[in-house]
Amino acid sequence: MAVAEFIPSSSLNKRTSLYSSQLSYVSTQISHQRRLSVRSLPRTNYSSQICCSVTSKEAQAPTVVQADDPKKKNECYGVFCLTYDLKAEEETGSWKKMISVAVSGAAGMIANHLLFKIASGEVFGPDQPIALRLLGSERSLQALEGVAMELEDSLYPLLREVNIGTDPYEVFQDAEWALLIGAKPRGPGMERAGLLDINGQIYAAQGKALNAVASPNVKVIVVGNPCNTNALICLKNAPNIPAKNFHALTRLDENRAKCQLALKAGVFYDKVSNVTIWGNHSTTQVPDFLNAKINGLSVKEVIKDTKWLEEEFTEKVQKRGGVLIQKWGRSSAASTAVSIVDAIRSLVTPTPEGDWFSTGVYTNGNPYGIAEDIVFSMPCRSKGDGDYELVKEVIFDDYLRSRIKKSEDELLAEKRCVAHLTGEGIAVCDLPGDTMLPGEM
Ligand SMILES: NC(=O)C1=CN([C@@H]2O[C@H](COP(=O)(O)OP(=O)(O)OC[C@H]3O[C@@H](n4cnc5c(N)ncnc54)[C@H](OP(=O)(O)O)[C@@H]3O)[C@@H](O)[C@H]2O)C=CC1
Ligand SMILES: O=C([O-])CC(=O)C(=O)O
Repeated sequence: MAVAEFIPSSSLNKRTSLYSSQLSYVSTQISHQRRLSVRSLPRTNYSSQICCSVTSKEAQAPTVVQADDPKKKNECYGVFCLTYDLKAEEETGSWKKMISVAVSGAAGMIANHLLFKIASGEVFGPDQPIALRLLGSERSLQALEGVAMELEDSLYPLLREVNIGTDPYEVFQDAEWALLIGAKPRGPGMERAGLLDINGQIYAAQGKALNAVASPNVKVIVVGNPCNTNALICLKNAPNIPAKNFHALTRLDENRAKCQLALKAGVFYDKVSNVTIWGNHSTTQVPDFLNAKINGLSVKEVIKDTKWLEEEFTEKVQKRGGVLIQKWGRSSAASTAVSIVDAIRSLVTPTPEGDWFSTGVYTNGNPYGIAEDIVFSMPCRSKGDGDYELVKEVIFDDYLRSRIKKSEDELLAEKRCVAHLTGEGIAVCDLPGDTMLPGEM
C-alpha cells in the first residue's frame, strides 16, 4: 500500500526521526532560530510538499492528510520522503548498512562537484547506501535547496537521504564522515591572522558540534583553509573523538606533485608512487622527491636534474593553487573534489602494497621527530578500515629536513595564533610573513 501526505510549509520545522531508507530534504530552520537567533527563511518553493511512504512496487495516488498530524510530522518531512525496504528488494538486499556523510560549505564550488561523486557510489562503493547531511548557512540555504533538488533529479540509487540545515548540531547528528569544506575565503586586505581567527571560530564551533552529536568514531576531513590549523582547532574542540580521526586535506598537493613528476619524466602519472607532501597546506609544504618513485625507481635516479627538483618542481607544487586562481578567477574546485574522493578512498580501501598516501594528521607519536600537537601532512597507509598508520620506512637528507622544519615552524606559529580557540590561553600571532596559502600568491 502506498501512503502520501500533503504537508504545508508551516508544518515543516524540525526533523525528529527518519527511516533508514528515505530520500528527504529536511530544513532545521526552527532549531537554528533557537540556537542562533536568526530569521526563518520563506519556503515558497516548498509550499506543497509531498511525502510518500511506499511499501509496494506500485505507487498509488497521493492521499492528502491533515497538516498538523503530529505522528506524520515525526515520520516524514520534506519534498520527497520515499521509504523503501532495501532488504526486500533483490537488487538492494545485499547492500551494506547506510552511512551518514555530513558536508559543510555544501552549497560551495567544491561541494558541487563532490556531492555527486559521493552519491554516485564512486567514493564508498556500489553497495553502500548514503545519507547526505548538508550544512549551509542563512546565506546559502536557498542554494542548498537547489543542490538537494539537483541531487534528487540525478536519480542516484544509492542516495537514500538528503537533509539540509544550518545548525551543525542537527546536521552532524550520527555522522560517520564529516567533510568540512565551508570557510570564509581570504578577502583583499585581510591579514592571515584574521583569516585564522574567522575560520578558526567556524571550526571550533563545528568541532564542538561533532563532539556532541556525531558518531564517536567519525572521520573528519578538513578542507576549508587554513586547513591544517582548522583541523587542529576542530580536534581540540572535540575531545571525545580520537584526534587521529581528523585529517587536513593535502591530497590535492600530492596529486599535483605526481602530475609534475610524470610530466618531467615523460611517463603517465600512474607510474609515479610514494609521493609524500610534508607539512602545511601552504607555500611551505614540502613535496618529497627523495622518497618518491617513478616506475618503482627512486625519482632521483629517473630525474637527474636536482636543481629542477629542489627549485622548479617544489615551487610549482607549492604555488599551483595560486596559478590556478589566476587562470580561473577562483580556486580549484573540481580537482579538489577529486582529491577529497582520493583521500576518502585511501582510508576505505587497502593501500596498494609498498605505496602510501599523504594526509594532514595529528603529530602525536610520529616517528619523524616532527613537533607534537600540530596537524602535519605525512605519509600514511591504511588497511581500508577508515584508520591509518604512519609509514616508517622513509629517508631524510639535509634538504628535506630543513624544508620540513620551515613548514613545522609555520604551523607552530599558526597554533600560537589560535591559542584562544584551542583552549591553550592567549593567542600570540607571530606568523612568518613570507608564507601563504597556495591561493594567496
Ligand atoms: N585543502 C585544499 O586542498 C583546498 C582547500 N580549499 C579551501 O576550501 C574552501 C572552500 O572552497 P570553495 O568550495 O571553492 O569555496 P566557496 O566560496 O565556493 O564555498 C565556500 C563555502 O564556505 C561557506 N562559508 C562559511 N563561512 C563563510 C564566510 N564567513 N563567508 C563566506 N562563506 C563562508 C559558504 O557556505 P555557507 O554560507 O553555507 O556557510 C560557502 O558556500 C576554501 O577555504 C578554500 O580555500 C580550496 C581548494 C583546495
Ligand atoms: O587557497 C585556496 O583556496 C586554494 C588552495 O588551497 C589550493 O588550490 O590548494
